[in-house]
Amino acid sequence: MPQVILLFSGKRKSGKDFLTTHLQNLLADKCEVLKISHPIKSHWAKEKNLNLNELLGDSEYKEQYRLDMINWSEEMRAQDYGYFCRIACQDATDKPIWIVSDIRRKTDIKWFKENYGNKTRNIRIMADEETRKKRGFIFKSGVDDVASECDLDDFVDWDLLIDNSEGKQKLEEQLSSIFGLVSGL
Ligand SMILES: Nc1ncnc2c1ncn2[C@@H]1O[C@H](COP(=O)(O)OP(=O)(O)OP(=O)(O)O)[C@@H](O)[C@H]1O
Repeated sequence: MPQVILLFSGKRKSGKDFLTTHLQNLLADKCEVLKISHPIKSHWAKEKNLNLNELLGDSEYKEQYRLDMINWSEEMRAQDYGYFCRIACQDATDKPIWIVSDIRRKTDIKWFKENYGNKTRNIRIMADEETRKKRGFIFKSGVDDVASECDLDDFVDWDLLIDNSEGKQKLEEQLSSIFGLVSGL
């Protein structure tokens, strides 16, 4: 059982993978990184005979399938909002800190809270649009204007807000604010 679960969310190209990878390098064997999108992608790869590693990586390849994966996963979530969260947790190893790097829905946060109580910490990564564009963001209808991208826009119960816009918080500052949430472990 983990002692703390860090739930990271943020819009496309806000820096979720970037920050959680740095965090993982520092926490090393104390942590496990979980991705809710992992079970979605492995199902999709099997079904469509696609390369799972390419889908999991930060490449143009995954962008080609993003819309289809969103639509299919929405259908699954409508039946059972914890479906992908549950599989991601079942596959995770027993480490004191879990990092979930791709929280997208209020129901994702709800599911973790229901199942792990006060172990969860809600972290929002923000970056202004100009920065996100420089880092590869191109607005896509059906992707950026639907619930999987926007559901948490009006969520307010964050334990930590991180500004990952260019020229704002330094990486060390961002990481130490996250460490503040796991201190004592
Ligand atoms: N603070 C930063 N300084 C420099 N480059 C950054 C920073 N944050 C993110 N990047 C770069 O911006 C790009 C997008 O970041 P990243 O892949 O982490 O975003 P993401 O939120 O995981 O996006 P997606 O939702 O599309 O997977 C990457 O190439 C990453 O290396």
